[in-house]
Amino acid sequence: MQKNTHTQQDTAFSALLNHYKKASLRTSGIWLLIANLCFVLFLFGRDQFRVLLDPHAKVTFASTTLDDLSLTFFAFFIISLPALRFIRTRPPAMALAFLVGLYWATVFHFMLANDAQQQLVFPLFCMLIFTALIALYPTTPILYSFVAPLWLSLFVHLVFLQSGIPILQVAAILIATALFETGRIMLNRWFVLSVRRECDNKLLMSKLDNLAYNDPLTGVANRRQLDNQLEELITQTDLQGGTLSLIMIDVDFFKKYNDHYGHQAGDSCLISIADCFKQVVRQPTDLIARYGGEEFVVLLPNAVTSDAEVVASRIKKSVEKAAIPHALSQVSETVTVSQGIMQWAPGMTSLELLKRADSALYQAKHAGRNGYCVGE
Ligand SMILES: Nc1nc2c(ncn2[C@@H]2O[C@H](COP(=O)(O)OP(=O)(O)OP(=O)(O)O)[C@@H](O)[C@H]2O)c(=O)[nH]1
Repeated sequence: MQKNTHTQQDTAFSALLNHYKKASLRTSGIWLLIANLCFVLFLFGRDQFRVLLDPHAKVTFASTTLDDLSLTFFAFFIISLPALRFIRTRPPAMALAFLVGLYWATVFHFMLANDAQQQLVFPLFCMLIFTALIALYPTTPILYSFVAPLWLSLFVHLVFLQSGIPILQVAAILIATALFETGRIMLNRWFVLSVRRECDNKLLMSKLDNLAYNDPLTGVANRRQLDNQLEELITQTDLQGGTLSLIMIDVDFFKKYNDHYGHQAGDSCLISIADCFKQVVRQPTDLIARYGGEEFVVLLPNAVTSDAEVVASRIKKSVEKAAIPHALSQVSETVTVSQGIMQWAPGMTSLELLKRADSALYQAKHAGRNGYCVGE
């Protein structure tokens, strides 16, 4: 039983975690793409910026291949921006992240081949991986799909395509990568923890709700829920028209049952009786509630007296079928119930409705029990 509860909790947690991962991807994914487009714009203006900072700088204009590539990337994203909302699963998001990463890897390749632009590569690399980290840390596979081509392109260039390994640059990249990875682990832990907390809170709230509105013994609604629902239904029926009926049910000779079989057996009997009610009413529109002690109420929205009589006779049959032995009952060898039916009429308060149903129940008791009476 406890294992079952744990599995349910785990399933709820996984579902919530997935929900938040998707939600974060929807918002921060767009932010990341816009950030990337800003970086592309920066690339276009890189030489102009250099002149702004140092008017005497010797400006070497960029290779047209790089600008063409950036323009293509820019155009591709502007055109495909409306299609982004259709990306709902992980594989296409990973493919898109990889594609953008590949673009930057190619940009790095061109920049590293150009002496005047080499110095831009490391700051650009850092800005790219850390903005990606901020946006994608809850979804590690997508984050890695973006970062892997950048990292590989730099690493291959520095380690294999240069005459000697530039130790300082490799060290800087390794430090940036270590910071990136430790930051990712930390942020991801906080994310998972906050989702876990929310899941626990939701569970606690539903448990409290259950305690506040349900009867712990039988699992049916308690008096508080009955009172709330009855008030609500009366207001609704009064405003919109329609019908509402109520059955009040009492177990016959229950004191004798308790005295004979013991209080615990009495509790089990109430549980079985409540199960009988659950089987015969239309749920979830109808409400079964424990009114107090061995008394129950069944609320039947959109039902007139004759409908309630059908339900009452189904209840009688269901309790008979349950065949709970009652040695001291004066009406049967098994446990029986008496029922009072009352249909709501305009102007009638909830208290009045309950009182009239109770009077009908009293009549049913006097008429010999194990039956129902309709109130007036
Ligand atoms: N086991 C158990 N007994 C309960 C519970 N709540 C109320 N009772 C008992 O239900 C009995 C109700 O007895 P009475 O009100 O005299 O009614 P009755 O014996 O059913 O007699 P009639 O209603 O006239 O048929 C009392 O003995 C209560 O102690 C409960 O939660 N568990």
